[in-house]
Amino acid sequence: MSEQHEGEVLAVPKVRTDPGREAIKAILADPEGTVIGLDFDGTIAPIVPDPERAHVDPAAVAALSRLGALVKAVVVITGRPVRTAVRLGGFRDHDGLRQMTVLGQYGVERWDAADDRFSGQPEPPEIAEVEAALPDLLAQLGLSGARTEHKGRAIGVHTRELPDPGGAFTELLPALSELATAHGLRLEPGKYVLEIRAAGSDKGDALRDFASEVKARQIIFIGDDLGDLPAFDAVRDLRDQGTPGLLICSASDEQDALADHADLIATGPSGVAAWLTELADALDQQG
Ligand SMILES: O=P(O)(O)OC[C@H]1O[C@H](O[C@H]2O[C@H](CO)[C@@H](O)[C@H](O)[C@H]2O)[C@H](O)[C@@H](O)[C@@H]1O
Repeated sequence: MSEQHEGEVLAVPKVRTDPGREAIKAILADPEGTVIGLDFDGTIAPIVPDPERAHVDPAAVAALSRLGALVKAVVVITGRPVRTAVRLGGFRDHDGLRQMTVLGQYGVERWDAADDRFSGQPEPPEIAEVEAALPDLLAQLGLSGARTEHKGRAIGVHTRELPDPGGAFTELLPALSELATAHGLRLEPGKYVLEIRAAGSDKGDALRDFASEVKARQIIFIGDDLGDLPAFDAVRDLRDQGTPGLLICSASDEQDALADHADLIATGPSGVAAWLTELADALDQQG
């Protein structure tokens, strides 16, 4: 971790790379050109056993509500169905989020707060075939207790609530991979979840398209899990093309794949909320 540089405003936690420090300078100089992209679960919403009980850290909502008025755009990019993320996030309830966008199911679904409109794509028939095959497959493996989550274009199989979440995950991985392939679908692994989903978009595609649409001059992306790696790649590509970008990892004991690629490490959703608050404070202070 490098030392603090003179004049560095956002110190907690510290930016540890030169591209990250360049991005911070550009963001502070031109907040109106900055897009803040965020993952949902594990980044602004603490991980909980029941996916339906996830909620956004109130400090993150408060910070994003302030930042919404200061930056070009705030966009949440999630593997969740867009309607679920908007509902669990309570994003309709905050005046400061009136310009927010949520991109669901890795970018194929969209909600814009400005007009409160949802758009998406139909569920492919292969998802129903997988859903029908799952009970027998889980029973054969002695894992009938695994929670399944039907998301429209995807079905998630969760192992977090099983007696041995890691062992169950490892056992399910090849079986679900085979099932996905047999139905022309893809397997998306996450934190104690294996998701069989339709191909079509990843978070990198979603972030690239959104950044281009709103003509972002700087980008921040904050994520915690494997599904966020394509968005990290997108920010690095944009950086190579001259758009400053800041990559933040919401760190946890469960997943460290993003940490090596991040300019800054935050300690889970509470650390992310603290950093967003610090960014809002810094932008407010400079008027
Ligand atoms: O792209 P994300 O917003 O990070 O969504 C990824 C998956 O998040 C959810 O699962 C994760 O969070 C749950 C609630 O905290 C937790 O119980 C589970 O173990 C985690 O994997 C969600 O349920 C999935 O559909 C998302 O794909």
